[in-house]
Amino acid sequence: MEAITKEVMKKIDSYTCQNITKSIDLMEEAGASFAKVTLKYYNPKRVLLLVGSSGNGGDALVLGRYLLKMGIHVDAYLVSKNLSIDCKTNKDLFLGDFYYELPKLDYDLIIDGLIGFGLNSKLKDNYIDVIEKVNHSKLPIVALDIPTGIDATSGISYGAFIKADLLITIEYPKTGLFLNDGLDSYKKLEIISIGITPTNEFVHINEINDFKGVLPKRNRNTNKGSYGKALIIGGSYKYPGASMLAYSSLNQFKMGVGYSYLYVPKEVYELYALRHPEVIVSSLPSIDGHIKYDEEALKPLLKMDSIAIGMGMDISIDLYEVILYFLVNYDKTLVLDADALNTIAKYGMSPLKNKKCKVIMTPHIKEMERLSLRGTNEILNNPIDIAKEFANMYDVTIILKSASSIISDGKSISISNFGNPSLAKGGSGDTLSGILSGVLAYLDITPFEAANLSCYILGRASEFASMEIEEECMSPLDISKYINKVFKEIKNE
Ligand SMILES: NC(=O)C1=CN([C@@H]2O[C@H](COP(=O)(O)OP(=O)(O)OC[C@H]3O[C@@H](n4cnc5c(N)ncnc54)[C@H](OP(=O)(O)O)[C@@H]3O)[C@@H](O)[C@H]2O)[C@@H](O)CC1
Ligand SMILES: [K+]
Repeated sequence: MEAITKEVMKKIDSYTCQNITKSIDLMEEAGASFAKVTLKYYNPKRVLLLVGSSGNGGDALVLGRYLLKMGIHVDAYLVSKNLSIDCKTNKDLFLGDFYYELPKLDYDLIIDGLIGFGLNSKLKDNYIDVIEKVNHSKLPIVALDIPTGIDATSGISYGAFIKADLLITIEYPKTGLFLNDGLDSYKKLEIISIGITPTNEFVHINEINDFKGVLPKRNRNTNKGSYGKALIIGGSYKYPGASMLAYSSLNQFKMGVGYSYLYVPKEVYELYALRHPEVIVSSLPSIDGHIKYDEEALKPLLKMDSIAIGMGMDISIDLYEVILYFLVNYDKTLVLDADALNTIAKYGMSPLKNKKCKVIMTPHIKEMERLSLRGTNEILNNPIDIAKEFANMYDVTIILKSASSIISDGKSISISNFGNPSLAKGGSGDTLSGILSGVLAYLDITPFEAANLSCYILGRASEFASMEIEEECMSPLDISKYINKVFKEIKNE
């Protein structure tokens, strides 16, 4: 599915109004279509419109006019007396009753026409008050274009947001519906077309069908040498995380690779050695339980088909030198995760710009803060542009991890919102790195494709797991047991 940001929506909207159709006519078309879709889902007797002061409020008043024509009782609550011209025109045409205080909620349907893509800051208190009362009423809510309170681009909410049963959005889904609080702001989504000029400035929303057919057939006449060598370098005396890293290595196997390697500092080698006998565990030179840069030890690792580095390693100048060694000498794809990200954020990012290998970076928001030197709020408010700009500047593929992950190689951008809150636990990131390095070693696909596929595998596995295990009780290890179901899904036409 393709989504757009509010900036793109505003651009095509204003182009349409200036060159093709007057805004009042678009509003009429929008209101009529909103009414039609509303009646497809509901058969209301008494409807309350929540009417904002501008475009979204105008849409609600048009919709109300159509419902009145059908003999439905419709009242309008106006949050402001200061209306835009189009909204005022439709107020004058509306024949129902007006309220300037929220009336008693004895209705059977609420229409949210307070604010659409024009939300520009934290909600004013009177809006928050109305939203909370309406959400608590448990009445069905139909939101127009965007649930009020949700930023149409970032999905961030501003103090409160409408939790709609049905959201009817104009022309294209907006990216904010797939990010942050946007994810919890509606249950069902419908799209109406009102003749806004098309665009191709899309953010792709990943879907199951995108991944059909990505797995090659495994011929009978093959051996483990046919399927790639995937390597994880991780661990330190400070964060041994033995089980998690070992499971991550095991996840490489679950992607189909022939060999899974785990290299750890020598002091912690024994912690990992026989946790999973099928993983080849080796030690790297180290100081005080932390990796030590040693070119001779790294050279043999250049033959690996993928390398993921950073999990549980602690920040150090030696780790930085190890990363630089791979950036200059490795010729496949290197995954930088966790302390590899923190280390290059601390010691300098410029080597990323001049490298031999391809790089995938997997920061969560806090790590992104360190990498991009931007504040949490700035990232949350503008995650799509920031991820794309970053990927472009350093010529990397980025997975900006959050409730939904944003993936970009600097040119294309996609959102992966597979998964559920069971993933909001320590170890999910390590699991993703295991999957990523396995996918990269096994399949001949681009880092961007591997990033999208890996987010789908992890997220979807958690969805399958949640059919049998409660989200609260699920661990990353439980989730990885369901990876098999995702592979079955990929293979089923
Ligand atoms: N051609 C078109 O344009 C078409 C547009 N269409 C529809 O119009 C919608 C866009 O309309 P829009 O741009 O007029 O803005 P909209 O979403 O109604 O909100 C602006 C109002 O919200 C208010 N407000 C903002 N932030 C606030 C806050 N924090 N707290 C409180 N208030 C806040 C702000 O008030 P102010 O800040 O000025 O006091 C302003 O009055 C779009 O989503 C679609 O539904 C369709 O009819 C099709 C054609
Ligand atoms: K709305």
